[in-house]
Amino acid sequence: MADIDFASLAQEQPYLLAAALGAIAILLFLLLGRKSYGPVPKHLKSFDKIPGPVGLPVVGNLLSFGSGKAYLTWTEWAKAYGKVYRYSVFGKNVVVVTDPAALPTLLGSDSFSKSPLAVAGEGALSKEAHAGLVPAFGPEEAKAQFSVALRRAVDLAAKIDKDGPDRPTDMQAALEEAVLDTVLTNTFDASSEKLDSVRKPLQASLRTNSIQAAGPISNPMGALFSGGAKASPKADAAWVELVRGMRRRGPAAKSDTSLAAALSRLTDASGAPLSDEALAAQAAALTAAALEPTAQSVAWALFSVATTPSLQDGIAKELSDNGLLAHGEEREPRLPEYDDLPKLPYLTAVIKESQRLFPAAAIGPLRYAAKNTELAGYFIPKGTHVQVPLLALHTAPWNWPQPERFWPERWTTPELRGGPKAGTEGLASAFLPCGASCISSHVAEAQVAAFVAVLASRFKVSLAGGGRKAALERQTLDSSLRLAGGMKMVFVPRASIGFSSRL
Ligand code: HEM
Repeated sequence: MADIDFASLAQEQPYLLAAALGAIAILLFLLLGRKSYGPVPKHLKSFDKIPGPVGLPVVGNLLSFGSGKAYLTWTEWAKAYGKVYRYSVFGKNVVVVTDPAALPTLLGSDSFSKSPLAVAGEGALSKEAHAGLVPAFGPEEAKAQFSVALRRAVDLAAKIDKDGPDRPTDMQAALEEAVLDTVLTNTFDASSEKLDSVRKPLQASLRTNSIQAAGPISNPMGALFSGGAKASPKADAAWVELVRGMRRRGPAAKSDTSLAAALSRLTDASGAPLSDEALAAQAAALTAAALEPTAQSVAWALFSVATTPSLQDGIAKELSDNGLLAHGEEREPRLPEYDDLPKLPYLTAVIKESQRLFPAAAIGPLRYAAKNTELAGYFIPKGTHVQVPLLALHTAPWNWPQPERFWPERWTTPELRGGPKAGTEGLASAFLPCGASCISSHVAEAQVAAFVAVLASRFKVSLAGGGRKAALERQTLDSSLRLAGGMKMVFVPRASIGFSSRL
């Protein structure tokens, strides 16, 4: 066989050489890239038997993901391939589960750990921090955190009121700022002045980093071209400054059950207190986990209300029946208390339906098989990612009657039989609002309700610049589900007179 002179080939026919090397790489991938997992236990179906879309060599199903529309692809595939299916991108296998019966194993067994892809840009909450912070999310603390959210909601309402109905507000951005303030106030007990000085760098780095972290799953094509997470010395310094501010106030009393106290008591795995920097990293991880899901849940609930008059009227009636609606000359309606929430079933149902059809954290739980294991009767090899995309879970016909219908009464009127289908044991609705491994499900529910109730009690809301259909064409998923270009809304005060900003 004649010798091949690669040097002169590269000079004379660079494209031919590149094509030949590419072909060899594909051949090697096909020959060697098929992993052997050893014998599959007899009671299990093999991994290859999991149905799913056929992919191309090397890139797998990459080309099926439109930019920012992965949530639609996951949902369509669930309808085509069923409760458990798989896809792959560049050899990374992802199993998608919308079978509620599989969730306890996936979310509760040691065989599945948190996927390295799911770790938010600000880093993950350590096991010790997760355990140490749980007591600060009990019912008493939920009440305290609800009233912080209420204060921020009133501030936001005052700002919207001041801007007037002629200046539409981008609620995605406005709520992210208001929720960041809520989380930071709860976490650090920080003053408004302190928040003013740190908000900007924190907001910028939280957003950039969460998009980067979510990219490989939510936008596989975009992730190919992104430059990776960027360090933000300004944000790092701001987190440390907040921690030092908190520490300057001295150690928390033993009886203090607040989130700030729980945070200040965190230790590492050996029981040693955390350095300022390590504590700052945990606070950043907590804030990253809380911020976008909460803010965008409120935004989508307002979107539903703004685009469906009957929902708005139903909520207004319920608020009015409970003395919570601004009208006529009344300057400030009574603010809801934590104990009012059970008296607002329709508002709660609208929020739930909105979270079902517009799940802010649409990527959903993402896990990783830490060893060869099993799920839903299939053998799952070590290294497989397993995902529960929430729109697919929430619109699967095996989980919900009339899944595509926005139907608040499915929650308020059991006789209609609109709730999760029998046999799903509540798991189909486990992520309304946020699932058992979200540290904050009570608090999250209460905070979202606080913002929606305060804004709906004071304003009639509508969408600015085009209708619902046009807006939904801009729907996109990066680190959360949102509208590209913003979610601008017009707020017309229900009462003719304004109201004071602070409680
Ligand atoms: C409506 C608002 C919220 C939604 C929709 C939401 C949603 C979620 C989801 C889907 C997960 C992943 C669950 C899993 O992997 O099993 C999660 C985890 C988590 N959430 Fe939430 N969440 C919300 C509010 C909050 C708030 C207010 C906080 C804290 C103040 C918070 C803290 C966390 C933490 C710490 C985790 C675990 C992250 C980790 O272990 O790294 N969330 N949330």
